[in-house]
Amino acid sequence: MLDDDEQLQPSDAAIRHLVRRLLAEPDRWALFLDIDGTLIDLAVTPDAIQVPLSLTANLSAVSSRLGGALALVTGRSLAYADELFSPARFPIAGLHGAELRAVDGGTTVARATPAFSELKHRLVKETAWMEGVLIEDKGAAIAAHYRLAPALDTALEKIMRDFAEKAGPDWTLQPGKMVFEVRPSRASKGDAVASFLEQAPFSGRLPIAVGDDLTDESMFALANARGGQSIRVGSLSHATCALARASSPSAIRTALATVAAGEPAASGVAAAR
Ligand SMILES: O=P(O)(O)OC[C@H]1O[C@H](O[C@H]2O[C@H](CO)[C@@H](O)[C@H](O)[C@H]2O)[C@H](O)[C@@H](O)[C@@H]1O
Ligand SMILES: [Mg+2]
Repeated sequence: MLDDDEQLQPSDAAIRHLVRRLLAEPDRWALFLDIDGTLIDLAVTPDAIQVPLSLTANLSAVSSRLGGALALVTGRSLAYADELFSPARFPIAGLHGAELRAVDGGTTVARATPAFSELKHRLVKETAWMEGVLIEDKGAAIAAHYRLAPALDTALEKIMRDFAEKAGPDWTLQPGKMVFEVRPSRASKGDAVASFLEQAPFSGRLPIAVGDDLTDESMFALANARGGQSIRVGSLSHATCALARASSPSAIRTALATVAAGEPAASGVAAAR
């Protein structure tokens, strides 16, 4: 386990601005946070991530400050993500929006069909020769990671495109950071944010979506369309519709710690919408 001691970078002006707005008008905003690459630093394998000691407590404090209007929106399975922040339990969307637990505890689940399960078995066999490729079975979704085998990206993409095609219209290919996933097609992260915004305490608030990857673009677009804010974390590997940038997950954690403590962020802030 690690703890955070990094400060905001000069390029994190938008984050300082956001912290001020959250502190000044906590009833106005709803916060939608991606996990990997946003709250937590990326690691070489899915299970090698480390949740900083203070993160769960700070998320809980920020949630309280916002009247509970904080949700996690992740590509992880809902159960795995819940475990990361246990014993806290936040409103959460998993599998890129296909799984959802609302504030009232109502849960939308996503299940693998027998045909999808059979395809997953076949994928494991088909990729067995690909040294370094890691298959992450998430039930109704599956991820093929090539972070440890970057030279295999093209071959793996072809296999995963083929998988998605065979899985049919209920599933779709979701590229990400050193990963190709096949996930349920019926809901995106943007759909999950829209669904949260229909319920108290999210309804009537302006959404702030924070994420780092292609899958987060749908929630950035939704937040922008609703007059909120969207923040892309880390270096830019693709075009984004996010309105603002943050340097790193560490900057996001620092911002959350500041809001949790109720202290104003450092001065010298540039306007960010
Ligand atoms: O939507 P997120 O919460 O950001 O989840 C997206 C995917 O994150 C995980 O994979 C990514 O993070 C791994 C750990 O840092 C890294 O090794 C991998 O290269 C990244 O792609 C997770 O394993 C996936 O299931 C999530 O969909
Ligand atoms: Mg992410």
